[in-house]
Amino acid sequence: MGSDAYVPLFETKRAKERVIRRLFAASIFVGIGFIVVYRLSHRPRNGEDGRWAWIGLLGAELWFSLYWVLTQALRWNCVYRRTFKDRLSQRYENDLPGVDIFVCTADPKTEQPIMVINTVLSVMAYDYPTEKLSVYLSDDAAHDITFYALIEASHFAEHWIPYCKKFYVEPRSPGAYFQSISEPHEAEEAKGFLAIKKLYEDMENRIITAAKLGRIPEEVRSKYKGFSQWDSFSSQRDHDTILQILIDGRDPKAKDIDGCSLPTLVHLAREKRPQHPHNFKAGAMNALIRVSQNISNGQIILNVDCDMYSNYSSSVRDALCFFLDEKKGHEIAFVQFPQSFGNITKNEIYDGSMRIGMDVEFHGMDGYGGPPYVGTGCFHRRNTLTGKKFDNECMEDWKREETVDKIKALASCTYEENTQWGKEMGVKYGCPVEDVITGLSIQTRGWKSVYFNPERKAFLGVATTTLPQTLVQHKRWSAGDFLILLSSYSPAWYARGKISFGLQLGYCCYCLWAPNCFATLYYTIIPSLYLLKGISLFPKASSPWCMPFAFVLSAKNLYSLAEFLRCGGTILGWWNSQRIWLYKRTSSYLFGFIDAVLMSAGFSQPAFEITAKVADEDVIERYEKEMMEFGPGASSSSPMFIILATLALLNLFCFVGLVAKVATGDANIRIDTLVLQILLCGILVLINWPLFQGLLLRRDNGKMPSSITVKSIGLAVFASTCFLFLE
Ligand SMILES: O=c1ccn([C@@H]2O[C@H](COP(=O)(O)OP(=O)(O)O[C@H]3O[C@H](CO)[C@@H](O)[C@H](O)[C@H]3O)[C@@H](O)[C@H]2O)c(=O)[nH]1
Ligand SMILES: [Mn+2]
Repeated sequence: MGSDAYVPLFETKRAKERVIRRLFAASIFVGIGFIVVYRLSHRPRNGEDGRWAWIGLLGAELWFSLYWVLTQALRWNCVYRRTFKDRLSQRYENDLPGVDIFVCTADPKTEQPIMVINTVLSVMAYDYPTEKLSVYLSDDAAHDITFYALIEASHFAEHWIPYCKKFYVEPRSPGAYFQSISEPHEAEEAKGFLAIKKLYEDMENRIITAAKLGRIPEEVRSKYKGFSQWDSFSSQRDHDTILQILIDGRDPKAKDIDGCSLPTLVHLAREKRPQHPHNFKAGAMNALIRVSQNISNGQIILNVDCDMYSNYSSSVRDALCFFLDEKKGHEIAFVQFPQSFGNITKNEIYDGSMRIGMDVEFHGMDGYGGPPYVGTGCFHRRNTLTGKKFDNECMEDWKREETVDKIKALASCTYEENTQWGKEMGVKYGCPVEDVITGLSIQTRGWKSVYFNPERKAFLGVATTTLPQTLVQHKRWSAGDFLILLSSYSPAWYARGKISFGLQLGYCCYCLWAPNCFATLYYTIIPSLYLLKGISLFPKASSPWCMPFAFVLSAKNLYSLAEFLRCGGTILGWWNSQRIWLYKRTSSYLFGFIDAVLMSAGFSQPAFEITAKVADEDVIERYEKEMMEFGPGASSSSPMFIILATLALLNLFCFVGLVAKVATGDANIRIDTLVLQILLCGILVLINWPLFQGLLLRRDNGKMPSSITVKSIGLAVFASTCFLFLE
């Protein structure tokens, strides 16, 4: 170095095909304009058939157009990032900042301890100076089985970390590593491999056995005094703070088998009492922020869900390239990596990879000031997360005067009373997507964020493997995002002038997921019902007004298909994603909308239904065969199923009814006026094929529960006959 020429630690590139994309968008925009003109100018007159249906369609189309404009903001200005880790090492290897890693878990039944410690081990083994690395596991279930698993992990780490460093292991989650690799050929390496694999499998057996039996081996219990913290434990919702430093990185005795120091490892279960709201993951994060501040006080905080292991050992260094860049680093508050998943099948029937969001839309937001914070795979500056202003913050030294007992008080349920925690400090409370609202509020304070989406996935999580799980997860997300729009942090109002206009639009796109349900429901019900009556709501095939409809429909879908393929998807995967898109909009978003309205009016409290990460063997088998799983889910998913099934059947009845009428030569039916409506109804029937299978044809455990089949058939028959005979 020495010269004052600035050599950046990262580089930002704009998307190449921006011009084509924008021209194309402009052409769709014109098409949409024609559709609206048609709707306005061809309105049925008072008293004519279908007048109200027509006006409703105009409303739905205006909504879709508005929403489409918002989605353009997510594509208008995509940027891509690249880091230079070698420069980072050259300049900063000796003064790299401390990094604290938070792993959250909340229920050993849905989040198995063996999965949790695999995540923990993967981040303990980062290629980073161990004395600067600290890993914290927060257990909101306060279950001793998770504590036990972590003890096991702390011993296994003594072998695992040196092994990883010696053989440049990737990924460093032992479970994923052993699954991905067969025995090495070279003799010495093979010996090491077999030995470490045996160690892992023995540990895995002990943990799984203990979890099955529901108790910890007595000799372990007596060996570790940490278990005595459970003496006063009465339930998951009623217990003292449990805090244990399992590995103290500064302890000269804490060494791995090669004599190198180990990263600090801490177990925390914050205090919980029935009369105190615990604020779910946000509450856990805030307790972790305070506790870690008094133990390791890393300047950088990485937070991962317990199912999201590190898939690349140099990600910390990637993230630091952004924070430590001499010119632009000081304005960056957090670096978000994509949420990627290890269990995606080829044609992803639940759109589990969220491809378009991760490979397109977040790049679009990055171009306007940065992606949202999505709760996992995100590196934060500690001081922005705690709400302090960057300028007047002076980092305290790593002092550890506090005793463990004093630190425990920081995780008590009364600590936050009359403080700004959950409001202006830390992760925000009262929103089911605590992450998004927290990230947004950081951005409104003038900070930027960065989206880094490298070729090799930095983190791999577990995607949902059943339809009910998927729908419930999207209900939480859509409710949370809509709640943000209604909240005092609304990207539409509050954020004006504080973040860029493009970013405002981008956030609105997600915040309006929930209200999207109405236009979609309308479009999937009304035209089909009118089809049954032979009343046309679209231009007839020979009319020039048919053109804009045909153009917008085909151009938009072809574009989305091309986008999907470009992001690595398959054609069938795209088709599946369209189905999930429809299902989310007609069920999750509707209930999400209701939830959000109730929450914002104060009638209900935000909740966090944890997504299951384990499934029965037969469920997994069907998942791998890409058969849709309707099977018994959470009770909250059954009203959603009724809606989906009723809608599908309704469309089927309308389609069949029309065919019957045409076959019997009904004079009221004029096919040429109904072409677009038939097409719409036909596509709805086609896309629902897996649902019909689940309702009527399948016999396995994953089929639609019969009670739902009966109810939805009843409802669909009722709705279509009422419509036919009442009006
Ligand atoms: O009371 C709770 C509830 C959940 N969690 C943890 O939060 C994480 C995410 O929960 P999960 O059930 O997997 O929800 P997802 O829908 O998969 O989570 C996504 O959406 C959440 C916001 O809705 C974000 O917090 C997550 O980071 C993001 O991955 C998991 O590690 C849980 O252990 C807690 O620590 N305490
Ligand atoms: Mn999850």
